[in-house]
Amino acid sequence: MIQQLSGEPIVELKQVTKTFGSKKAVNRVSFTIERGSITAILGPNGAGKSTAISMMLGLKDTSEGEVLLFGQSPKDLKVREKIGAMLQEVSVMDGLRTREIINLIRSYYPNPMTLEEIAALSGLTPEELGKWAVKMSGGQKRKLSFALAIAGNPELLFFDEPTVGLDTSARRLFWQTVRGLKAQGKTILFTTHYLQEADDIAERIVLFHQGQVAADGTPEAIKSKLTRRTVSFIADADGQQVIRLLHEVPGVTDVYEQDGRLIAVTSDTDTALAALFRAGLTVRDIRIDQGSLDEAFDQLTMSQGEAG
Ligand SMILES: Nc1ncnc2c1ncn2[C@@H]1O[C@H](COP(=O)(O)OP(=O)(O)OP(=O)(O)O)[C@@H](O)[C@H]1O
Repeated sequence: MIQQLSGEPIVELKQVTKTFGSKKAVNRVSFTIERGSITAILGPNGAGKSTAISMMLGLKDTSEGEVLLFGQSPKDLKVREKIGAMLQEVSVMDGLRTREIINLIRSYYPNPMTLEEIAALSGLTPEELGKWAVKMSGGQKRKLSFALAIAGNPELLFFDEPTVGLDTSARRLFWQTVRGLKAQGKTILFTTHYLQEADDIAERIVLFHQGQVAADGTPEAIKSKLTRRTVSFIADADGQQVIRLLHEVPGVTDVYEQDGRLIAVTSDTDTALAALFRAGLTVRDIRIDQGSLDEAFDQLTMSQGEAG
């Protein structure tokens, strides 16, 4: 689906820092999220994602710097009416049925979705709507949590690890719904540990590492910047000769043998292949691999050490 982004900044972080004791959980982070976009915030455990989201939601104050939503403080009532969030912790009110909780949250917003819309989008069945909320299963509570996030028909939605604990079909359904919300022009930010989800769903990935933004761009751009490209083949000629030659080629950083194939890690696969052909070496079954987002992620987070 092609949708023009308006370029209107919906979320702005300006040199935001959050300190816990001597620990900088978020360290001078700046970025802007535009209306109608869908952005994944990625990063290893402890990278600062949840802390950043809490500040965006106005649940935590910044130690330094500023967060603006719709150009205002996230604590502004007019702003709160435009946002919805599904956080990791799902806690439900005791003594209320699912439907009653949803209606309660709807009543806080000026233009809420109808209960029917919410039920359809969250997949809550009439039976589940009638259940005591505390008696819902883990998966049902996550559906309720999603229902509450969208209940106010918000313009901006935050999902923190939304698909944890969902089975494959529930996960697929969830992302289909999120795409539908985006098609309505809503702005969406989510965190995930499933890199494939970020790759499939997000137009932009903001990669956190040790409290800072380590990479920011489209999934494609991040992969092309970070992944190791490899060219691999079966060498009919003397393998050692091929290895020696490849080591001399500009851009090649490693050459090794695996399962009968020679593999060259290089920033420039074309030059590596050209060098082989120029030398008249016969190789066959050539494969070029771009590398996955998982690899990009590992490469980035390993090269800088683990988050403390
Ligand atoms: N209330 C707190 N008090 C002290 N330290 C905290 C607090 N909240 C977070 N931290 C620390 O800040 C760092 C960032 O934590 P945060 O929860 O934001 O990371 P995360 O990227 O969301 O991790 P995860 O993927 O595990 O959810 C961690 O080192 C964490 O221990």
